[in-house]
Amino acid sequence: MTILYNLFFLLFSLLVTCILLFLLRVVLIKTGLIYIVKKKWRSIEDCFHVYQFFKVPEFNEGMQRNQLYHKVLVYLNSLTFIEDSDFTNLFTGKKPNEIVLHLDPNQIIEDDFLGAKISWINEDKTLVLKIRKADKRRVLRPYLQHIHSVSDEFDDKKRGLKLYVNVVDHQGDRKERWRSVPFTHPSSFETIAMESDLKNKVKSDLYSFAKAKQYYHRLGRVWKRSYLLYGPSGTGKSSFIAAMANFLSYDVYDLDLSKVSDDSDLKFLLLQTTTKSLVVIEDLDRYLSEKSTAVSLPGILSFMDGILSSSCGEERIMVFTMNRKDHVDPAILRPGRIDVHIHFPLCNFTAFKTLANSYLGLKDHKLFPQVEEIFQKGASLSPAEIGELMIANRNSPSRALKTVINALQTDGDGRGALNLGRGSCENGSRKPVEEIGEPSGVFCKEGANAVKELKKLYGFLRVKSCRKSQSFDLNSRQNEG
Ligand SMILES: Nc1ncnc2c1ncn2[C@@H]1O[C@H](COP(=O)(O)OP(=O)(O)OP(=O)(O)O)[C@@H](O)[C@H]1O
Ligand SMILES: [Mg+2]
Repeated sequence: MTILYNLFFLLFSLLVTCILLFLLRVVLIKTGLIYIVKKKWRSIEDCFHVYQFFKVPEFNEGMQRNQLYHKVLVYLNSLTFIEDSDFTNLFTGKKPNEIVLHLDPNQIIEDDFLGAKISWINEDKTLVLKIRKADKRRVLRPYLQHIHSVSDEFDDKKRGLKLYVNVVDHQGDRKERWRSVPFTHPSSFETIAMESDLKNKVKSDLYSFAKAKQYYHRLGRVWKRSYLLYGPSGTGKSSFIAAMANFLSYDVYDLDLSKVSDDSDLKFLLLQTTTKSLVVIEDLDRYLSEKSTAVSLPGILSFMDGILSSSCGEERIMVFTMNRKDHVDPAILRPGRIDVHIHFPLCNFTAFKTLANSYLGLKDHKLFPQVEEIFQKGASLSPAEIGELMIANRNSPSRALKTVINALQTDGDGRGALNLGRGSCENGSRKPVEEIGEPSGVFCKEGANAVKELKKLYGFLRVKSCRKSQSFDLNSRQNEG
């Protein structure tokens, strides 16, 4: 009997203890006393550990600014732990609704890295790193590397992206061949009408490239990746490049081959590009089709290989655009020179609905079935053309749709069948040619005279190419065909 009684008493006291502990935890969390307890616990723990201190002064002996101090400060201010310190200063950032937290003097920030508890004390113009001696050998160097990469990433985002364009080398001294302006193109993957699975594949391809430094070095390959965006004019290639740059927070080097004097000049231009950048050559097919060019094909091939040295090919994405790739030397298109081919087709009904939603705010409309039927019959226009019509009639969505329908019926007749890459190919077979990672073997050939004379529509359907800053006649495309 007594055993039962003792057992019962033991269970009861266990239950009461659990309830008391639970209540104590609730009170500590609700009142914030938990932080004081944790602090006290840490100070008791500290008594059982030997610590090492590393000072990061703001200025060195020569009173020059210590870059590491700035990086550590950027890193600490990016930590969520900063909100846990007793005193933190709040400032408005560059953007109106941005609030930036700055550490108060003599405040301590706790951090942990690779399981080690690390703290920083913000003394007057010096940041003091406090780390357990037992953790130092394992943690210190990777921790400082981590601070470097986080603060560099933070600085890049803050500095804003740059667009570099190459200028003609008048003096022949090869100095300063790139001029830069802030890159503010608003395009994002969300604003591009493209099949979402293709868009997601590209985004994950870009994301995994940006994190793949060790992988490329293990393979002994230059850490670069190249994309070919090809398709008719006005299908979003340049906008997509802007979306890639914004997605990766990479600068853009827009390389105009017509301003390059020769092969070595081209190499020199590549040498002057920086890491984390997109090096873009638009309308490469057009340049290659010219009879005499200042840059030779081997010059372009070695540029594409980025083999000059890993220092100038590293962490760069090369993007080439073409309207057509069937006339281009296959050596240009082989994997390693062009790793990913992305086809930009003329509009189909899905892309049309995306544009109708973006430009007119229409998710559905009674005229949609008529539009879908016209697309199914093979008519099509480029997203630029449809976008222009929608913008011009954005105050009346119905009028905009009627204008698009009229344009599809008069201009788009049959062009959908010419939809390069995705549609009928030479042998007429409908072979989807969407590649990402694998260059396509089959290419569609534009049918002769399949596009009606568009003179009567010329004044109506002008498509401005953002690169050539001039509108170009849709007719000219037929001659190219
Ligand atoms: N797929 C698309 N989704 C959204 N907008 C598009 C798309 N394609 C084109 N546009 C719009 O059409 C205009 C021209 O697009 P862009 O300059 O990207 O075409 P492009 O393919 O580069 O043309 P080109 O081959 O003549 O240089 C841009 O304002 C862009 O917003
Ligand atoms: Mg373009």
